[in-house]
Parts: sequence; C-alpha cells; structure tokens
Amino acid sequence: MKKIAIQGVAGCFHDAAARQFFDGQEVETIPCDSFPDLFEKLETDASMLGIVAIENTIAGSLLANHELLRKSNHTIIGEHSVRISHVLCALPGETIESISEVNSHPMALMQCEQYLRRHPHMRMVEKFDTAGSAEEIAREKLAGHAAVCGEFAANLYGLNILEKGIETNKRNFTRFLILADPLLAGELKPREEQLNKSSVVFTLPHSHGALSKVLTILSFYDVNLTKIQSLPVVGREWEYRFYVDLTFSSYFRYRQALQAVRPLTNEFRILGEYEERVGIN
Ligand SMILES: O=C(O)C(=O)C[C@]1(C(=O)O)C=C[C@@H](O)C=C1
Repeated sequence: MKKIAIQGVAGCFHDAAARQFFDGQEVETIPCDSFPDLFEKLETDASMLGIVAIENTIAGSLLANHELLRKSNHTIIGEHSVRISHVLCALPGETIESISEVNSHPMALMQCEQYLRRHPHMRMVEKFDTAGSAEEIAREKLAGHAAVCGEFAANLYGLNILEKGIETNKRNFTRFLILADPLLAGELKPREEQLNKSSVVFTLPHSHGALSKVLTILSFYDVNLTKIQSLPVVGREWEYRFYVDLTFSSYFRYRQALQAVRPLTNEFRILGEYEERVGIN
C-alpha cells in the first residue's frame, strides 16, 4: 500500500492525479490542508510519498511550491499531468441566479476567471481545496454557495451540477510532481536508462551573459530546456533563483552538461531526475 500526501480531500485533483500516476497499485491518499502542511507531513514519515501541483496551463506556476520543494529534502521521482475540467455545483434547488458566493481553490478560480467574470453576482471566496469546498457546502448545507470542482467531487458530495466545463480554455492541464524521501527515492525512481528529465535549481552571479552561458552549454550537450522559472532570492534584492526543467535522451551527456554548468552557478541543486510523463490523458 502506498501512502501519498495530497493537498485537499477525497475527490480533489491531487487525489485523482495520485491514483492515475499509481494506476493498478493500492493507494491511500492522506489529506493535507495546505502545501506547507503537506511538506511538514512528509518530514514526519519517511515512508510517505507526496504529490504537488507545480504548474497549470491557464493559471501558470504555483510559485510557492518551487520554494517549498527546494527547502525540503524530498526528491522528485516522477511527474503526471491531468486534464482539469471544472463544474459549478451547489445544493439541490439552487440555480445560477441564486448563487451569491462561489468557493474553490485559488488556482481553480483563476482557471475559470472568464466564466466567473461573466457572472459578477457570484462573489469569489478562496478555499483550500476544490473538493473541500464541495464537501463544506454539502456538510454545512450552505444555501447560495456554489463550488468550483471536478465532476467526481460534485457527485461524491451529492451536489447538483449547474454548469459543466467552466474552465477558460479546454486545454487546461495541471502538472504534478511525485515526491519521495531521498532514501526511498533510490528504490522508486526509474532505472537510469529510463531517466530523461530533471529539475534543477541554481542562482547566478550578476555578470554579463551568466544565464546565456549556462543555456549555451546545455544546448551543446543536447539537453533541452522545457521550463524556466525565476523567483526572487529573499534578502538579496533583485537577485533571482532559477528553477529549470531539462529533458535529454542521453543520461551520460546530461551529466556531462551538469558538470560543465555547475562551476558557473551558485547553490546548484538537483531536485529530482525522473521520466517525462506530460502526455495528454
Ligand atoms: O483543489 C484541488 O482539487 C487541488 O488538487 C489543487 C489544485 C492546484 O493546486 O492547482 C490542483 C489542480 C487544479 O489546478 C486546481 C487546484
């Protein structure tokens, strides 16, 4: 049985992502109230895995999760992308007109921004989770409230669906990372010949062409950059930390590239090496 910490409660997208990633295996998902809470739980139980959303194709990166990941000593052992489709749901008897407040996870509200802007009588109130919002409306019998969540969550908590597919664009995908304690990661991560992706983080000196030199080296070793996210270094004004995702077909060449890049960077760390799995499902 795999124990996997998720952000949210049963029926949320983290729950769905964990079950899809470990399809065919026995999985127990452990609900967490927030991403910091999830990382704390991971620290207390080395046998527990974690899954965290890292970016969405409409709402962008979950910036805080980059920092949480860097500060934790957990390693990425895999990735999974999920097609996110949202419904608007409420207690039986409610109509779109009777809804005055809409509850959901902030990323989910962002993904439905256009729909919600067309319905200004619904006040947006952020909650910790999509499915958690549906559960709360059902449990507390909150009249005039609607949740934005997946269809499975609406059904799970017995709410009526008022509208389906309310995300701004149907190409709405969230990419999740699967995390493990470094000792466990050795056992769980794919074999070397299957590894074709990694996530690394570093800072750069303020010198001419520092980033450009790094990118040139990566390109020389046929390492492809699939994502670059910069975040401010707290306490060092106008300095940035770069979170970079790399894909490669030769693990050996990729390792050579890292060796060449490291001396040009500071605070370099590999956050994980894994198998690319961002296909559309
Ligand atoms: O609230 C949920 O259902 C979650 O799993 C969280 C979350 C997120 O953190 O981005 C996951 C996927 C969707 O992008 C919306 C919300």
